[in-house]
Amino acid sequence: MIKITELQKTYRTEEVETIALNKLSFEVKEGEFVSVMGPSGCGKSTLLNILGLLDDPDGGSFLFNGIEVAHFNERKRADLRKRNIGFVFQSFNLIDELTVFENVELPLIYLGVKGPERKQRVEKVLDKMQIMHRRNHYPQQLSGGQQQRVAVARAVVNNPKLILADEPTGNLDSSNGNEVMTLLTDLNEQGTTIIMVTHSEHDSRYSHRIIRMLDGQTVTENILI
Ligand SMILES: Nc1ncnc2c1ncn2[C@@H]1O[C@H](COP(=O)(O)OP(=O)(O)OP(=O)(O)O)[C@@H](O)[C@H]1O
Repeated sequence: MIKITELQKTYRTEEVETIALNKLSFEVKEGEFVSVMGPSGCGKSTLLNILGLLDDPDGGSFLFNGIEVAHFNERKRADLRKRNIGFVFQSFNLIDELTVFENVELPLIYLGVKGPERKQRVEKVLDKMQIMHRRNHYPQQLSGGQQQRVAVARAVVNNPKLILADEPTGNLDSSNGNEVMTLLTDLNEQGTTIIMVTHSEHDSRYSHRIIRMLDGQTVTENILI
């Protein structure tokens, strides 16, 4: 599903040049659940932004389902992104002014799905995430665990092939964290490919494989199953 080869990304400011990704190469097959780990500053967020088509690399190749997307323009990237990729962030990133229902509905509005079908799909996913009883609440009225369940609902409502998760349990206690990890595991078992950046060895054990990064490169790949 994903094949990156010698991916390069350098940030330049007036005084300094930081090589965030240094000829990074790896492959993720459809249906895998992969953790990406490494010390602060090793390039994990940069990598996730590129994999999520939110940013483009300076060099190298990025094949998404066999298509070279490294130099897609913003319009093509956005189109591919909204059809194929769901994001889950450490800080949930829900919109405070929208209800639970409206937050989850948003990706479907961007996709041009009509009202009645949107309602059906949002209700189905809220039900699955066991958050239906909070559909008219606003994010601030929910616990952290509930907010992350809404964020996972929003990430999966368009049936993405790939979920990118950036420290999804970083702001949760262990019980809510485990619940979110179980949700991700269920989604993976139903066929969704997951790439998760995490600092937690515990969370990484839910995945099949760990890609360890250092200074913008892969250092090791551990198979867990
Ligand atoms: N917009 C930017 N401008 C300049 N340098 C940047 C920018 N974004 C990231 N960097 C630098 O690139 C390197 C990689 O950063 P990145 O955020 O990808 O690391 P990370 O592994 O996600 O770190 P953390 O675990 O702390 O979130 C770091 O040295 C960082 O300071």
